[in-house]
Amino acid sequence: MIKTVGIIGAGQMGCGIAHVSAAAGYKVQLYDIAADRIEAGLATINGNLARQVSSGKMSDEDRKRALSLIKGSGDINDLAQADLVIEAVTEDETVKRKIYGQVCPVMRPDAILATNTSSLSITRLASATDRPERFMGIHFMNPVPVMKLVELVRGIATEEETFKAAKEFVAHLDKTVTVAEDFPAFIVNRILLPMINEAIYTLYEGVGTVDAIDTAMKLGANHPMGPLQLADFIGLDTCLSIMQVLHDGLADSKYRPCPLLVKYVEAGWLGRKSGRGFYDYRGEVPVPTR
Ligand SMILES: CC(=O)CC(=O)SCCNC(=O)CCNC(=O)[C@H](O)C(C)(C)COP(=O)(O)OP(=O)(O)OC[C@H]1O[C@@H](n2cnc3c(N)ncnc32)[C@H](O)[C@@H]1OP(=O)(O)O
Ligand SMILES: NC(=O)C1=CN([C@@H]2O[C@H](COP(=O)(O)OP(=O)(O)OC[C@H]3O[C@@H](n4cnc5c(N)ncnc54)[C@H](OP(=O)(O)O)[C@@H]3O)[C@@H](O)[C@H]2O)C=CC1
Repeated sequence: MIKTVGIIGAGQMGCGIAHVSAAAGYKVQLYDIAADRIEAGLATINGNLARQVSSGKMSDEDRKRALSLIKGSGDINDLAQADLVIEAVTEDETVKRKIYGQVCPVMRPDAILATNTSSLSITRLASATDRPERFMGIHFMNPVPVMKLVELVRGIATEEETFKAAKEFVAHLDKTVTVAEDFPAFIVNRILLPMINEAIYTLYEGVGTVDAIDTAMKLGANHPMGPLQLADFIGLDTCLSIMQVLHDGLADSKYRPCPLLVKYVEAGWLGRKSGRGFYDYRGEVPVPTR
């Protein structure tokens, strides 16, 4: 039975997962290598919980209780108590494999290790752990407190008991599960990211400006965010990594990452999280960069 959830990576997804887990009553141990990340993450979680209080979705008492259940830590040994550890670090296989090498010796042998990866092979990531039977993908959507879906992905060795425990955990968070097979980028990103990449090609080829493309998809297809706004929201580094995984994994030129996306990432323009992407967020309102 899962009581304590360990989370690795206090970025946008790690904090979102910490938020919903604590709100559902789980004890949460939030680990990141950077102490300032943890501090900033806890402040973000508090802000998002407060939003839920002001919109009447949560009482202030529940906000305080949820916050008190989250402990931030820069010491990986603090994950020893966790029944389930969810890794939500950068979408980079080398970084994730390194983390598994560090966390597995710390974790209880019976504990489950899950990854929030957007695209990487669960089977291949499992091979970098000491517990492929108790390893799987639990893929949350951004922003975690709002999005109802969680994709569950088994690796070749994932045991049924692991899958069941993950399914129960997600149900307890009041989210809906879809099951995806272990193919590059699973279901949501297999469909969503080529659309975003195509929007970037549309910009690259001069078919429309950032504003024209986003307005077209918001008003013409009823998307809540335009594709370029969404790319900035996800993070352009993450978008590029997903396209590379699709391109390498499916060996089809239709998944070729747009050179403009590559250029933005090379410039360190990663979207909202770095202050600039297809929009510049450093002023009062976002301004298109093209
Ligand atoms: C890359 C991957 O691996 C997979 C992915 O996640 S792909 C990305 C999937 N996500 C999407 O496609 C998101 C698309 N965008 C949307 O659905 C909407 O724009 C949105 C829900 C983010 C915001 O909706 P909106 O109507 O424009 O804004 P707003 O009215 O301010 O917010 C709606 C609610 O979301 C909350 N919210 C908005 N942004 C938030 C954030 N970043 N974190 C937490 N909560 C947030 C607001 O507090 C509000 O909650 P209440 O109803 O409790 O007040
Ligand atoms: N963004 C999205 O919309 C979604 C992303 N995901 C997936 O979730 C994961 C995280 O993405 P996201 O939260 O957006 O990324 P962020 O860049 O916001 O956060 C990643 C976090 O991981 C930290 N980190 C990096 N290396 C280590 C390490 N060795 N040990 C501990 N922490 C580390 C980073 O710290 P630092 O910045 O200091 O390097 C950062 O705090 C990725 O796998 C991504 O594909 C899944 C669904 C949606």
